[in-house]
Amino acid sequence: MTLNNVTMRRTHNSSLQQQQQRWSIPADGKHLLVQKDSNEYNPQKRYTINPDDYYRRSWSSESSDSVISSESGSNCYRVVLIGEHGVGKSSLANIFAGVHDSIDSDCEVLGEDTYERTLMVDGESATIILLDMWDNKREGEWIRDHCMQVGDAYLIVYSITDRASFEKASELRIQLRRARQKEDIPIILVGNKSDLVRCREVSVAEGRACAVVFDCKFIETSAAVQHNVKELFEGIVRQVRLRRDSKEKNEKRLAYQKRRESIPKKARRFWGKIVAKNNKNMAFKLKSKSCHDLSVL
Ligand SMILES: Nc1nc2c(ncn2[C@@H]2O[C@H](COP(=O)(O)OP(=O)(O)OP(=O)(O)O)[C@@H](O)[C@H]2O)c(=O)[nH]1
Repeated sequence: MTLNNVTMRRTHNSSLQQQQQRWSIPADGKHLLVQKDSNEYNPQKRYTINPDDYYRRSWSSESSDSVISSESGSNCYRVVLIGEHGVGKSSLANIFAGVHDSIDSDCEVLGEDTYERTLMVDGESATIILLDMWDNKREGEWIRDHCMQVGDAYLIVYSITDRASFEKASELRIQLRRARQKEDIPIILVGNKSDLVRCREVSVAEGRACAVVFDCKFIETSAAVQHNVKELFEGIVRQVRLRRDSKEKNEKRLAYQKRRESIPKKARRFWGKIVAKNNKNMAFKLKSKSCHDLSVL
């Protein structure tokens, strides 16, 4: 995989700043930047980060087709992180943004809410604007309403070590359905903290079943060991494309993915088809299987 320089920009909305002192997306789409140790915006400067420093562990697999690009593609998707307090939303956002403990750069990300990044998925660039501004506190109600309205796609995060957060995720799915009734919005249910095996309170099967019931996709991640985080963000791009773009375009992408698929993955896909053919009573199981596959609807 080739990595170019990543350009990370903070965006700012004056109304949000007034109320919450947090960073957000501007209504006019202009980007403002933050300089380390200054807390001052510098609208002229764009900070460039060497991705080798930040993506070593998670996004630099040789087998991956993801390329971090400094250019903004025309396909821009606003993705919103929602979920209970402490489930790891900001940790996932930080990985996406390339923030790392070993950070050694003149760029600093303040707050925890908006990141923009362009990545290559299935040979095409896509820009994700990631919003991590969900606020579970009572006074954050207006932010929650805002979040429910602005997303092109949603990542509903729970912690696999916290059943209450899993239940909250279901609630959020229902709220989202109410808020955006007529829209077919891509949603991925994300079971984070999968590294904490001994503290698990929610099984993979429960996560999948919930995704099937709520008609969304499902993935387990670990922000701590950076497992499946790249797959998550590539997956949400694919989910948006599957809904927005023509059938022909998506078929081409699927063919591209298949060409690049590893042999074990190809074998699993082939085996899945044989099992499905031989068992007609597997509708639920199959659906539950496909909710794991972020590259199909
Ligand atoms: N072991 C483990 N810890 C994690 C993981 N993700 C996040 N954490 C830890 O969980 C705690 C909460 O993480 P945050 O990213 O702040 O969670 P959040 O959902 O943004 O929380 P709020 O901002 O309060 O809504 C932190 O101590 C993280 O280090 C993970 O995948 N594994």
